[in-house]
Amino acid sequence: MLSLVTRAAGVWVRLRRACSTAALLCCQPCMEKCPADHVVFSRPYSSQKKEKLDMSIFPVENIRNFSIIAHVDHGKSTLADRLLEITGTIAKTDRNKQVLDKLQVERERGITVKAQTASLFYSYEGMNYLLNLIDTPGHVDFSYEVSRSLSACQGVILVVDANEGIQAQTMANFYLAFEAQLAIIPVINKIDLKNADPERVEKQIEKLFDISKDECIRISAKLGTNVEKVLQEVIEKVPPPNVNIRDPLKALVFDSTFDHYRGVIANIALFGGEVQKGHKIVSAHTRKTYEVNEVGILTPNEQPTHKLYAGQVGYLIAGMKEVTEAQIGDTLYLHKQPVEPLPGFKSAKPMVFAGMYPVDQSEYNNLKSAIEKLTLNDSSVTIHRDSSLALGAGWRLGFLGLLHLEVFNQRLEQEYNASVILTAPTVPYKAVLSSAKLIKEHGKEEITVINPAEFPDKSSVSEYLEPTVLGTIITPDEYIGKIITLCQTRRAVQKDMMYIDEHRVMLKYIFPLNEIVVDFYDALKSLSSGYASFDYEDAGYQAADLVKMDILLNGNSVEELGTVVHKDKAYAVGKAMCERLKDAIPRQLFEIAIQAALGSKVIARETVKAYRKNVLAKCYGGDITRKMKLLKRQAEGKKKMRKIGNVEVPKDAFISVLKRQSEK
Ligand SMILES: Nc1nc2c(ncn2[C@@H]2O[C@H](COP(=O)(O)OP(=O)(O)OP(=O)(O)O)[C@@H](O)[C@H]2O)c(=O)[nH]1
Repeated sequence: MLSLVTRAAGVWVRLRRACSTAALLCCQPCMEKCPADHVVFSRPYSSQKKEKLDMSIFPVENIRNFSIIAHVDHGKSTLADRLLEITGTIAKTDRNKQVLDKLQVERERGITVKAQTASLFYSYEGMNYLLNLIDTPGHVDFSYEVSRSLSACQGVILVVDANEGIQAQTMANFYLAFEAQLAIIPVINKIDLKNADPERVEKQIEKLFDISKDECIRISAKLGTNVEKVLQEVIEKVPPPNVNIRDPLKALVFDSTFDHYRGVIANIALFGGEVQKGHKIVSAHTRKTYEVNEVGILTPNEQPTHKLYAGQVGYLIAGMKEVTEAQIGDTLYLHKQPVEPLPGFKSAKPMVFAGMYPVDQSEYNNLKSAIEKLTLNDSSVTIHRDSSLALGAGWRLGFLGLLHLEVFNQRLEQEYNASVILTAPTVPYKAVLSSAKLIKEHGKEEITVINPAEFPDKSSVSEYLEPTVLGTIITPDEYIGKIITLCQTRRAVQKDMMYIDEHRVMLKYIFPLNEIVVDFYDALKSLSSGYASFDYEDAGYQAADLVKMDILLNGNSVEELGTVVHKDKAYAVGKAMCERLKDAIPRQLFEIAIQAALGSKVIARETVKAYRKNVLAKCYGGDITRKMKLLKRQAEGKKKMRKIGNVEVPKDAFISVLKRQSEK
């Protein structure tokens, strides 16, 4: 007899069934031994929620680890939902639910910022397969998540929108997968759209990726059309992981999260051996030993299992209480069975730095712990301790882009209830020092400056250098003229231009990083009615004429807004910032002068006029409740203000001023 998992009265249960009738569904190694008591399934195995799952029924040959990669909004998360439904991992309920987008920020913004893992069970041609799916973000700011996820995979589903065709991040993601030598399954999504043109997209795929159009699968993730074919291609094309269960345990920590009650939950991919509750494991990074409390798979919620075996992907909880104990990229092995650690990951290269300070210094320790926990979940953020006269003790954090910074800030607020002051984002400039005194102080001639407050004066510098990127833009050809003009205003130098089909063009430019970091993408989208896409990669440093600009309120410098700019842009940026600030600062009892200055030279000025009357005086007639209400509202408003000299500035004014500074 074989036990078979099936559905009865809305719940999944195990049934007993004669071997002969179920043999086709049995996993291969069981076949010889039947009619022994082996589990087979044609239905969701993961639904045995009450019991720990036995993962030994999935030999390495029946495991496929793959990821879905695509340009933003091309339908990764929707396809992931359909795959979860087809395999019975989740119920077929609400379409467009985006099950793997778990974070509040992801649901609010409709974007994926965190890679997520889900184990799917699928029977195909009489064999039971374990398919580990890793959903990844599409936006360039989160590409570090993509490259990390790929290290646990042997193949990818490359999704391209049938209407939009290949976009800048499709290119970037394709090359990540290609360089990692992964199997690539090209999928053309959204064929249900009226304007879908799958033939055109197939031609693009042939031209740019050298993949035959016969290999492309046309699907509608929304309607579920052809999605099952994608799963079958995963089984056919993606090789099983090249690992051996008889080797000693070798587990790569490829992601980790912090749970307030259970401590660190490490996502692991097993490159050898097996692991179970009670095992003593060692972290190759810290050399600390832990006892494993729980192992399991993600379906996509945690589902405990008896063991995890080589080739499988899952989670492990082992009493790691400190966030610093679970380094992403670490290798875990069994006590007394040391192994050569896996290569781990290249550390992320931050593109944008910003200061982060508690609104109230008494909140310093709480904020510190919140930042540490969040960086465990997002290891691409770098942290340096920092302090300033005006803002007190804080940190200087490095991010992969401005969206990354905003999302991090939003997650701090939403997940940790933390309120912070953020300073102007800056890119990592370099200065070649000429002053012997400064060279001695720093111990080197060339220094990297990530804080405008520490930008060395021209008199002690022989040359400033700014970071550059190689940007790729893909656009319908009718927008080329406007885009070239935009790139020129951003001091960009054209490197290449080619047609990827009859109407679409790919442009390549070298940009100074600070010209694109804040709002280039928004500007590009708006002038191309949303049709152009953009991606970039690091392209080293170039010499630049840089100056430090201060923003003053009634003569007092606003530390949050101090920034380094190219000399030719100083006037325009200063003027725009003053104008924005004028809109963002409410009138007060006195006049406020807003100035942009280079050293002692003021280059732009705006004025916020004083109130003409006391507002409270308007509450005439002695209506005390109205008066109290107004006072209360004012007091609440003040909590969200920062005082610079005697001027009160709403906290959220800063980010909006910075974000839109160069739109003008
Ligand atoms: N018409 C149609 N719309 C689709 C299809 N697949 C996805 N969409 C829609 O396209 C939008 C983006 O889909 P997502 O699945 O969030 O895209 P994504 O690639 O995961 O986006 P990011 O997570 O932000 O990178 C959503 O509004 C989906 O409903 C499809 O097959 N047909």
